[in-house]
Amino acid sequence: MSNLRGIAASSGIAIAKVYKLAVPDLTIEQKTVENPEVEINRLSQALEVSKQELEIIKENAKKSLGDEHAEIFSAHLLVLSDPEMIHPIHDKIKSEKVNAEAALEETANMFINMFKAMDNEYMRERAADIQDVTKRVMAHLLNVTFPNPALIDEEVVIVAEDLTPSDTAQLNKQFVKGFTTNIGGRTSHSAIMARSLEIPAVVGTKTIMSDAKENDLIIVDGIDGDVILNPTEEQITSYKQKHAEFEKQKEIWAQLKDEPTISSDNHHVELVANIGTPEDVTGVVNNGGEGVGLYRTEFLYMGKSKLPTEEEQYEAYKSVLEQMGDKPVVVRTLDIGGDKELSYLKLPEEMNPFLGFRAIRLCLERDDIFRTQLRALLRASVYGNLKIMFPMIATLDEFRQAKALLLEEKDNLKSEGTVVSDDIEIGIMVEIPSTAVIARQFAKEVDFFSIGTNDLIQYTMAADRMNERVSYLYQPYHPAILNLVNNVIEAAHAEGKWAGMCGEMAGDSIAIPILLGLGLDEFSMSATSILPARTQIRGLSKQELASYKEQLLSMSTADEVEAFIREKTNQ
Ligand SMILES: C=C(OP(=O)(O)O)C(=O)O
Ligand SMILES: [Mg+2]
Repeated sequence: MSNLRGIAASSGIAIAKVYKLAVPDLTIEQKTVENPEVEINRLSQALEVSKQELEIIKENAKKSLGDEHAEIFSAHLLVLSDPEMIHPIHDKIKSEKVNAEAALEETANMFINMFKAMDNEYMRERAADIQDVTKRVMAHLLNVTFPNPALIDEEVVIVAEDLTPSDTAQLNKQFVKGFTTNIGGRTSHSAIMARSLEIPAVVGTKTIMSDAKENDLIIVDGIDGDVILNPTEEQITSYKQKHAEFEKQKEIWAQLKDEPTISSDNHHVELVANIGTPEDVTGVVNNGGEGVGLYRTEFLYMGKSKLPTEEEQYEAYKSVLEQMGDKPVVVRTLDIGGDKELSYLKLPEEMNPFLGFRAIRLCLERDDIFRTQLRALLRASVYGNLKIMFPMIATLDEFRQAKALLLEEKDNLKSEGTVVSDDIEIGIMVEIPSTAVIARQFAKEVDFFSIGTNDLIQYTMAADRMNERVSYLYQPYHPAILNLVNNVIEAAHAEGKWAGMCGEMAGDSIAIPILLGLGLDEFSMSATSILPARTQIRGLSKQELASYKEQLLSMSTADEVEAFIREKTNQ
């Protein structure tokens, strides 16, 4: 038995076998062979097994994630059957008398480099497909296990160094009971996805990958951030009990599902949800969300082999808007970069991806990609209560440019005879300190603000949100953060606009009383946090909390703020 502590990233308790998600060592050795036919046979077998795996993965992905996400596997299957790829490998084995591994590696690299160098995006995407598929075939040639999260068909807890958002998107909730990783923080995107899938998760354990062995029994306590390997009988019993209590607590929270979110002194705030896919809307409705405060559209672009078309995007946005009826839906335009990569959009490597070419910066330069998204959004706008929000705005000029493109596309659509709503609010994420500081100037031009504290904290404290070694600096209650947040709320209200928050801080039980007192209008969080938050807010007095405002803003440390709130709210 051993215990590890990490960061509680998604609540709930999972008890199951370990499934390690590690890419094996695929280093090869070139060998001269006597009989090329043997190598050709080995290659054919490796190709065949890979095809069978991919067929199953594709079918599973179709069922759990929809046709769109399964498309990448069709592209991979095509590579495996492509004679233009297979024949040169055979030729190499025969003419150079090398082993199948060496012939595969050389041929694949030749194609990858050739496609990468092409001045055509579609062709560049093929390089990524070949790269992915070659790894699978190589693993079979080398007889090493290649992890297939989409093939899991028994109850497991995934253990990994880290999970990319596209790994997370492949997880089947029916079998994947929880996950735990070495790295990551509460606001890393794998943690955010875990919350929308409602899978218990603990991240940032530092050593779970080396501590856990395949098939070990493991407990993941996503409520308190504990991970127990090979637990004792007593521990299993006590965690089963904790699981049952958590389920009971959820039933109590559920009683407030259709109730409004009002404080004890009758102040109404909006409790809305963060989503990543149209499928997440079910969770929003089941958890009593009053709308969607952040639709992270980048997940539409991930786990695929090419950019989503205008039509695909239109269908996704329309589906979310229709499902939410007249409730507000804030859609954020593409925020790619940082820890969210697109394999098919080859961008140069950067020293500091979180400070680099991402989100609105990329969209303003690649306005072809941006305009496609804007058109899809505008066309979908007639199906509900759409609000559009731009991410990572650092200057007013960026906002003006983005808005101008939106209005231009609106005019284009109208002149083509397409009906577009005239009531779309246009707002921005406030996640860069420069914008929070001059929120007053922004408030004159935007319709609303949504404070993205996940990034705002990392940029204000200069502490990478993904790096557990500096996670002690990730301090939502730091007075510097509270002053910035207050500045944004006051600026919005001075111009008669509304201010929301869609960073994880909005669902935090210490932050909620502070934000209520500062006058935040809208709180957007993981769907599973909505009912606990509503329960909490109904027991708080807005007026009382507002009276602490000056005192809180002039405190010196996050600890001081936390202790004060704990005392005032009995936490
Ligand atoms: C909500 C935010 O955006 P993301 O987590 O997607 O960067 C944020 O930065 O707070
Ligand atoms: Mg952000």
